[in-house]
Amino acid sequence: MSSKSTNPLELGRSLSVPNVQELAQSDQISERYFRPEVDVAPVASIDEDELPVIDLMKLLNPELIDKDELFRLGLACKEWGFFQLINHGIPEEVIEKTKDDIKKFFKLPLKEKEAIKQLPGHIEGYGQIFVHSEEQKLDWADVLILNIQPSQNRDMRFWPTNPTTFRDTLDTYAIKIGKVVDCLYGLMAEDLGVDPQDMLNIFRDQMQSVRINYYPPCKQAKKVLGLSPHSDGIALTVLLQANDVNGLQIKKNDKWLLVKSKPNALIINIGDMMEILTNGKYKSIEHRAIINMEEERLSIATFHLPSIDVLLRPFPELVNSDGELYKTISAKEYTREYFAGKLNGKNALESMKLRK
Ligand SMILES: O=C(O)CCC(=O)C(=O)O
Ligand SMILES: [Fe+2]
Repeated sequence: MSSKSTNPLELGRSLSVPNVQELAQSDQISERYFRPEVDVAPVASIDEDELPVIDLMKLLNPELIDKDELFRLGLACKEWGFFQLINHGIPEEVIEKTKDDIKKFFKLPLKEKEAIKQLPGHIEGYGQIFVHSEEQKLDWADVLILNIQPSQNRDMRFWPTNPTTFRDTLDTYAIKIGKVVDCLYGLMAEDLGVDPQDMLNIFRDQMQSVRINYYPPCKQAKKVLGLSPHSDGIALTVLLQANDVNGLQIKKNDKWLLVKSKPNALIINIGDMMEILTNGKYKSIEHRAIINMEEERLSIATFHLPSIDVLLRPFPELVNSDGELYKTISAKEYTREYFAGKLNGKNALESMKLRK
């Protein structure tokens, strides 16, 4: 049985909001979705070869090993906080099946999707999160949030049974993603010069959850946002765009850049907890999702964080004469704070900085 003290998703609350996929059928759009302050047009698209592309095979396969690739991985984590991972070893069938089952779930009639709706006061299930007031601006999206690891945190009431393969598909996908993430931790330790055992200890009882995002098209796409600017409040995220519609933008040098997702690549990003653990060496970057006028967009973000009792403190090798740059906080307290706010850039992380 899930226990309250170990389940990160039980640390959050959110008010319930209308179903956006339904709202998208009508011509009337409520003011609550309009973001007059936001210019959703990206300044530039990031070409595939601009956003760092890291080849996992060149980092793991002894016959292909390329030391420069490790340097590039480190640079991507330090300067971009985002990269695309290719040759990650997850079979194409697994990726395609995952995309397929997600699409099928969101195609179901509302009533069927609502069978796994979030319960009042909970964030696991189908609905939306980070909504704390009736006045707050809303994101143009519906989400499905599920705990994956540790498996005792799984609440099967919220796992779709239609399509019938959904549960197995998600389980297979998430386990494979978890393995890729474990490899990345090892490589990051090597890049950072951190004792690999310390990295392993932090993530030994790693927690994993998913947020599946469904962004309906919107006739006034330029006036709404699919996902408000935020950095991820965990250690590492793996994002898979589930259809061929781009919409992820990342903030670099104060400009919003559109990420063009490579087919079958995984988009990896550093989260707030990794920024804290690396004493600011690796950057958790603000990002957001924009909406398309004609086409829906789907993505699945898989979040990884240490067991919530772990204290987030920089690895000793990364603390220089300036000392630790962030307050020491448990993963549990950080998660609680993150969920207590609305999504607002890097606010949660900023509040952890010892020097501004
Ligand atoms: O849909 C996307 O591209 C972004 C998703 C995301 O940032 C998230 O779920 O945290
Ligand atoms: Fe995110």
